[in-house]
Amino acid sequence: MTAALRLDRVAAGYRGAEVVRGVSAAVAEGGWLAIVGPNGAGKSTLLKAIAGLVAFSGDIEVHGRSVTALSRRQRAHEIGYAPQNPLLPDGLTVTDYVLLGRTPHLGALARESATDRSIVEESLARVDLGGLAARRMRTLSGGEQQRAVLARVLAQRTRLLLLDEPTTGLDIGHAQALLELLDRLRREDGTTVVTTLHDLTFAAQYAGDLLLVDGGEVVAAGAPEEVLTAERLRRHYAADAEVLRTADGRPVVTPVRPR
Ligand SMILES: Nc1ncnc2c1ncn2[C@@H]1O[C@H](COP(=O)(O)OP(=O)(O)OP(=O)(O)O)[C@@H](O)[C@H]1O
Repeated sequence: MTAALRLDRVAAGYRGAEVVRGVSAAVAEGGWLAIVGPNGAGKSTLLKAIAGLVAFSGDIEVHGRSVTALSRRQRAHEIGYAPQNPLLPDGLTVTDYVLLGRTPHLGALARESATDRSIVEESLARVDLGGLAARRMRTLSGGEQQRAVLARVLAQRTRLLLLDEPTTGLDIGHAQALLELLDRLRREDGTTVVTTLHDLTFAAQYAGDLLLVDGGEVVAAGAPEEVLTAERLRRHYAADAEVLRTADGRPVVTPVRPR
């Protein structure tokens, strides 16, 4: 089967400074890869390279096609990307903001159809924001904005989602609801999910595979229970933590105060 996403020796960076190098990975259609690692490891840069926002060398293939061969519009049909700190244009209502996700689907006259509007409504309902549709984006709380950003990406209706820290600023219930929603899209529609996630317990509960990045390089990859060890958390995060297990064997990472 063709992988939904394949990275082959990818290097990327900014103005000559390479911050990610030698990254190879593959995600099957309907899979979930969580890119984890300490601050500054290069996780966001890697997502931006896949999304076409940062120059890279090596190969990145989405559904069997090299991303460099895709036009902007084709890329927007294939890849939905939600940045960690999105720009929120002044004065835009939540509905108008989420409608931006439909832009790649609009015709030459760029007027949205009833279908576009109903997709936007459905996307807002999915992230529990139906009641705030008419509010201005800037007046939303941080967590509400985060959910609106996800609604915009959902409205784009792509088979591959790249989400940079999608649970930042969300309370535990909304974070769980969002991850459950992504998991449902994955299982029911075969959507492929790639997220960066700082919460390693959430990462371990939802992702099929983890890619642990440190200093711009992959230092471990595989099933969460293989990747997450107390030793690695110490080495790569300088963290004192224990890796416990839920009843079904999934890792739970809990910090413990150094004695
Ligand atoms: N626009 C930029 N120009 C120059 N350097 C950058 C730029 N963006 C990021 N960097 C640098 O690249 C490195 C990797 O940053 P990146 O944002 O990819 O890390 P990250 O793993 O996502 O970190 P975090 O967990 O803190 O979000 C860091 O050293 C950062 O300072």
